[in-house]
Amino acid sequence: MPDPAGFADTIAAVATAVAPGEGSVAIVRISGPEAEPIGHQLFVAPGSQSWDSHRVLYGHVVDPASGERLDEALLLLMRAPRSFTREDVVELHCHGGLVAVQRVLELVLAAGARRALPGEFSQRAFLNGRLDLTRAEAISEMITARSRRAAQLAMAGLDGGLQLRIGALRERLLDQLAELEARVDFEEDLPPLDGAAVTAELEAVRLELEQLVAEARQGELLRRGLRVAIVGRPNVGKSSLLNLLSLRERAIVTDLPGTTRDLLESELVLDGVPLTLLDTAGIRPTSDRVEQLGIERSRQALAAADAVLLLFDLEAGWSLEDQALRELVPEGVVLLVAGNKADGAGLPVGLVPPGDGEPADVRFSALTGAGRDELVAELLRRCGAGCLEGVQVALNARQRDLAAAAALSLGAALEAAAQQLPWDFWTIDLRAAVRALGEITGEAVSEAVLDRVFSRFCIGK
Ligand SMILES: Nc1nc2c(c(=O)[nH]1)N(C=O)[C@@H](CNc1ccc(C(=O)N[C@@H](CCC(=O)O)C(=O)O)cc1)CN2
Ligand SMILES: Nc1nc2c(ncn2[C@@H]2O[C@H](COP(=O)(O)OP(=O)(O)OP(=O)(O)O)[C@@H](O)[C@H]2O)c(=O)[nH]1
Ligand SMILES: [K+]
Ligand SMILES: [Mg+2]
Repeated sequence: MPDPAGFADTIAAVATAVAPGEGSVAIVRISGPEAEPIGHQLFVAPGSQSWDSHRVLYGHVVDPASGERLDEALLLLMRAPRSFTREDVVELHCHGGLVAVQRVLELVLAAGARRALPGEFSQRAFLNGRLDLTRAEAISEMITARSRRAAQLAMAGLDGGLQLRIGALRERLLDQLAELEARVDFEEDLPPLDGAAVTAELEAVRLELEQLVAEARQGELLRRGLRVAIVGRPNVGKSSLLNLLSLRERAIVTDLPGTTRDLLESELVLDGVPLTLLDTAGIRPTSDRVEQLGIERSRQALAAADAVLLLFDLEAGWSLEDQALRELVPEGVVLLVAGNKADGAGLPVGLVPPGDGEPADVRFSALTGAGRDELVAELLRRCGAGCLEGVQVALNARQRDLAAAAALSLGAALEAAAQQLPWDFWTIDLRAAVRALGEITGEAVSEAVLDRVFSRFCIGK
């Protein structure tokens, strides 16, 4: 465990969610050598409450200049090293809201703290040895989780699941590296090395890394969510589908073509996967200026989405216009063609029979909800989010790139082995792989990389 990094300055920030009108309690967090003196300056605790570590004091935040009471609050003192940052920490638990708590923070800043940068508390926790890098990143992921599954994965990371997996792989590589390096230096003095055993071990580690890289995409889906655009001609039922999936009357539905004029977003979770669903203006030639602008946005949404749900009207059948829309969907964007109005309520004959050459991947009815589950399952399956239950740990994008780089280096080391090159040719690539894994856990990581990682955290974390 490293020595405490010994930061001289004291940092402060609002540690709770900053949204208007939300949250009944807000915490101003102060960490560093001045935390306790600042607490004494600004907090008046009546009676004989003593300032012990891990005790809560009751009192008021008072402006020392004017004597004005800013808030009734609780103060929590956690003396170093028994705190999240391993520094002295003082938390002021204030009444929630935005304005009052900002005044308290300003008082703390005036008393000698400086505003914490995004992620700076966690960065100090990391640099003081409280957390490894995978746990620190898991905290950030926990905060931004948009579904229960994403939160579960983050908790697995916080429990050290990723650190253990990556740490164990790194150890195995270090063992092989030690063997090889010893041979580079003292070949004559040592028993002959079993080259086949070394390559088998490297190959096993390489396969595990590739498995982790493959699973990372699914974790990424759970974390970031999918952007899905519902696209189609006017009146095919795009807004009706948005309402069906969001379980509320989010969008206006009428029988007038051209009802939706603007992009409409709805955040939802389907089978544990967070989605941003976009309702778009029906695409058709029009001379209406406002509708034209809306249609332009539909086209942009279609091009920028992870997946496109192309709706058409089963009662009207698949048309050349639908075909033209399908051709707008860029390569690489997941496409699901869904036929709506399968109920056939608008037809005298009832249920719509499949038309000739109709390309529907799924058929459903936004009116009755029939086929809804199949539509969702097929959409998620095509997005690669079909089988997320088995995923236990998930690398984020940074970690995935490093794991992929390590796997690649191991591939190169195995190549050197296959060509029966001398030991030192293997060790160059093996060392690169060890370094990449160390960058995941934070054992071998530059200050610039750390700054980049923690700057993506939210303020106060
Ligand atoms: N009010 C509050 N809630 C919070 C946090 C916080 O900082 N403040 N956390 C922050 O993100 C999380 C909890 N994480 C924490 C981790 C360690 C310590 C801590 O003081 N550890 C000491 C004492 C343990 C003990 O007494 O046994 C230690 O490990 O030495 C505190 C919070 C979530 N909830
Ligand atoms: N029979 C039947 N009618 C439906 C179904 N889904 C939508 N409709 C009707 O189709 C009409 C158009 O629905 P909308 O959801 O407004 O269609 P839209 O694609 O959003 O239309 P624009 O925004 O104008 O492009 C409305 O009268 C709906 O009630 C369905 O599954 N079955
Ligand atoms: K409509
Ligand atoms: Mg609409």
